[in-house]
Amino acid sequence: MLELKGIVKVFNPGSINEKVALDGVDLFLQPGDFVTIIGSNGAGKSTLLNAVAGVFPVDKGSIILEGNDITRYPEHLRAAMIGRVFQDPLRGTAAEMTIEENLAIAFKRGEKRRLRRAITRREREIFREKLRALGLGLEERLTVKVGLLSGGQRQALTLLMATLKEPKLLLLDEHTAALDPKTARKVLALTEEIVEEKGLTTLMVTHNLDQALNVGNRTIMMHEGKIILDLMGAERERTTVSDLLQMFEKASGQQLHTDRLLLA
Ligand SMILES: Nc1ncnc2c1ncn2[C@@H]1O[C@H](COP(=O)(O)OP(=O)(O)OP(=O)(O)O)[C@@H](O)[C@H]1O
Repeated sequence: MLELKGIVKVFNPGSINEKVALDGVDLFLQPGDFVTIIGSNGAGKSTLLNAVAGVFPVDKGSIILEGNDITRYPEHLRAAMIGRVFQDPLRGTAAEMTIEENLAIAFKRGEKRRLRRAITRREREIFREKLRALGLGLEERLTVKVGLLSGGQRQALTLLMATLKEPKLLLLDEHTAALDPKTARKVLALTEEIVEEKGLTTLMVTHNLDQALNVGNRTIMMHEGKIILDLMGAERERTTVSDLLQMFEKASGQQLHTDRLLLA
């Protein structure tokens, strides 16, 4: 489904700031895999998602999505296939536009650019139905500017926009980390529902170790640009948070250290 082969990304090569952010990453995802990614600060987690999304070209290796080699595809072409939600709720939506205008943009993702046309009644019905499923009452507020929504509402909307056109792959970069705990739980539950309903193949970066083990079906751990652990199946099921910390220490020779590590 997604195959990463020998991915290398070096920032500022040849300078004193040279940083090998991805150091030969191999990863093979089955269709419908929901993989959580954990690791220390600077391990390369966001860089991995950026490399897949095409934010920058990689220095070595290849990225294959559903049999297509997308290694050299520019970001906008990959955006037609890949949905993404960032940590910052302000990033995925346009504040000055209304809820329905934002959804209309997501709805046309991947289509050839054409003049902006009015939203049809049928589209409005679809938007209402999708918003209703979020359970936040947004279906009654289609013409409200997104800038007026709370962070959680905005993040739920971003999630909906990222999955509206059923992407081949969904990338979640700590997308609940900036929300209060209750809202974060709600957005995570929505994520699990949407991913399950559409059977989306998903990569989710988290600093919450409990989430890392209990959300999705597979956990990978990164350290210094490499994948150092890959847990799934029965082995993952019997792994506890404290086992995970020990596994990290054993595989990396260091303690797991992040500025926002959450054990539960
Ligand atoms: N655009 C960039 N230019 C230069 N260096 C970068 C760039 N992006 C990331 N890096 C560096 O690459 C390394 C990996 O960064 P990355 O953001 O992928 O880590 P991370 O695992 O997501 O960390 P965190 O948990 O702190 O968010 C870090 O040392 C970072 O400073």
